[in-house]
Amino acid sequence: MRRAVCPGSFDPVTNGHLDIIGRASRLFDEVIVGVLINESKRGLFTVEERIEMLREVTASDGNVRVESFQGLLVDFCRTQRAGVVVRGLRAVSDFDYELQMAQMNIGLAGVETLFMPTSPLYSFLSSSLVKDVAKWGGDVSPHVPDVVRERLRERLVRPGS
Ligand SMILES: O=C(O)c1ccc2[nH]nc(Br)c2c1
Repeated sequence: MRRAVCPGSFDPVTNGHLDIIGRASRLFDEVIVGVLINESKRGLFTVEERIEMLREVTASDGNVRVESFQGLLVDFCRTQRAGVVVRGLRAVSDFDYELQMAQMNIGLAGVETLFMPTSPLYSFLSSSLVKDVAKWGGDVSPHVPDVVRERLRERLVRPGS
């Protein structure tokens, strides 16, 4: 069984993430979306909320599972018996960091990384940008699933802004 891990913060999941997850689910027998627990960084949504949203929007993909993890990605891959990490590349600027991590992960545990070019539709997207736009009442509906748009509205938009 060929498994891949799609790691990230997913605070919150965007349509760009979902594009990568969906494409990976068609390449592998199973895809495990790994939500990183980063105790040094307080996100807008809790890890549990991020997992809830991810599970809702990937429910129709029968071979996608969502879990959280802490620590080394290669350790999480080992526990999940996944030999491949899948990462989206939005622009050349993503590549430096991603290459560094990919080389480290091969060195640490022989875990390979599959880089997928993000769809041009989403190459400008990031969770941070979506949050910034939503905070000031901007329409993010083209960029996130409906459940995320609603959660952002509940969490961010100031009454009367
Ligand atoms: O939302 C982000 O911060 C973020 C970062 C890095 C990323 N690579 N591919 C995708 Br889709 C992606 C999204």
